[in-house]
Amino acid sequence: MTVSYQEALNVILQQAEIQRETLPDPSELVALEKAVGRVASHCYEAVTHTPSFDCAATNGYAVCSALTSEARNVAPITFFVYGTQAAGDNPMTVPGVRLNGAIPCVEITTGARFPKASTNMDFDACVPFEDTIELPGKIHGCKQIQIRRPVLHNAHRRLADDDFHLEDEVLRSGMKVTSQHILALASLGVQTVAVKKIPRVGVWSTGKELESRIDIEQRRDRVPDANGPYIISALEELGIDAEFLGIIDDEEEAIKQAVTSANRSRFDILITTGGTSEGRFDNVRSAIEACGAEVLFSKIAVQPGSPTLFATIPRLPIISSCRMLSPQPSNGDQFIAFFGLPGGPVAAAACMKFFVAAYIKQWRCEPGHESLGCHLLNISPQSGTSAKSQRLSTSHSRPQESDVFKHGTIAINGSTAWAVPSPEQNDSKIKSFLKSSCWMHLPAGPSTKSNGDVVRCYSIQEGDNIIEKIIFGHERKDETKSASEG
Ligand SMILES: Nc1nc2c(c(=O)[nH]1)N[C@H]1C(S)=C(S)[C@@H](COP(=O)(O)OP(=O)(O)OC[C@H]3O[C@@H](n4cnc5c(N)ncnc54)[C@H](O)[C@@H]3O)O[C@H]1N2
Ligand code: MOO
Repeated sequence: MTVSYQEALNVILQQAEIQRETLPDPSELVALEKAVGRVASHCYEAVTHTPSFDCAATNGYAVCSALTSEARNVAPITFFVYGTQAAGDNPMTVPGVRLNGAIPCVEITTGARFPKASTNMDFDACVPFEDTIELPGKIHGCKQIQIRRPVLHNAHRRLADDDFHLEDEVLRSGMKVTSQHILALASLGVQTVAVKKIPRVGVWSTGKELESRIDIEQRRDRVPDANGPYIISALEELGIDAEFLGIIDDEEEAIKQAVTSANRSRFDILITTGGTSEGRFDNVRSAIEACGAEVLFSKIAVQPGSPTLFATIPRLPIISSCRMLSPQPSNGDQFIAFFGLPGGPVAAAACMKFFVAAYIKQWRCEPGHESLGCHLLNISPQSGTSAKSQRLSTSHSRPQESDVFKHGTIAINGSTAWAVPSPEQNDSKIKSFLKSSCWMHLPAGPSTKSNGDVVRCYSIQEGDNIIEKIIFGHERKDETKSASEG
């Protein structure tokens, strides 16, 4: 049975929630540096004050400020440099004795702890090198400096406990972890962060005509696998480190074995491209049904991508001589989400965007795809228009009962954004797709969207600044190119 785009999307979004809710452990601990871009699963607050000790804020000399109150240009105060206190050193103890009337000070580096004095002198301030004058000659082998202005108490001193305080919020549950959070957490000594689990995704390309990394000139009878690398990289843009599980023949048994093995390896989402339509070797559906899959739909009223299949496959227990005990009992029947995308590369790309990426975003509790409403620039056949533009117009018409995804670009004219479909909308025409920066969604309805109708446009690439990417993505690249060439 054919489902509508909206029905298919509803099923997918609902299953994403069910799958997320039935995970045995929805969060995982990752190394601090790996947490960037992930969603925090817990709140983090400071349990200590920082910094934990006073230290110098500049490179200079640690002095006792009280002894500089009389310093003037005409009456400088002379210090001898007792030693050097570097960042990371334990605080040295300085005898409070004067030498030839000169007062002890300590050379100190930025971030170093202040030295201690054995008498009632207090090294409470730092004078930057620039504010001192080095005198020729040494006293008992020690360098001498002069200070000509009083130094304030705590001058150029970073005080302990002056940054984070107890219970300060550092990261809230549900927030996307940024490099700023990493800086703050690292400054508090945090080494791992609890983040929401991201699905583990496995991808195959199917078809015995396919080969990875072939020399196309040598093997013109083979088809280079374009979908595998595309799906993996599109998932990468979504922040998912997916695994390419290889090319499988169209044989039912081969597909069944691959899916069973991935099931035992704890994947959450499995994706195939190819083998989903009506051909003799389109065996994806029968193979996954042989694995116990429940097919929720296998045909959608969309173009391209109508033979898209979505199923849930019950998880198999892991076979091993050692059993891993789950920390929490699972709260429901666990399943793997299975997407069988069509083989035509542009159809697979559309389905990756509108179905797989939508599933993953829902799984991660993220809002749906960002979009921009643009006026469709549909070239309608008018008397006197060229045969070429009439062909263009025909290629933009679509069956009423299907939602249509077209790729194209956005042109800005004054304050109006126009969605311009690329000329060749064919699931195997990759050159035309290469020049596009967005997908446009034309909902099912009256036969052709008219010139000027508003359609939603979605960046082909995932990531931040989507609207900017839609509008400027390709133009920017071209500008860079011509600038570097010229
Ligand atoms: N009798 C029918 N035939 C077809 C129908 C239909 O409803 N009835 N639907 C058509 C539509 S629409 C589509 S879309 C395609 C999708 O077919 P499959 O998912 O079975 O895909 P394949 O036949 O395996 O491949 C289609 C095409 O794409 C090439 N391909 C496949 N995988 C890759 C890859 N990884 N990299 C590069 N190219 C790939 C493959 O060689 C074929 O040329 O079915 C129509 N037929
Ligand atoms: O639905 Mo097929 O994806 O048009 O080519």
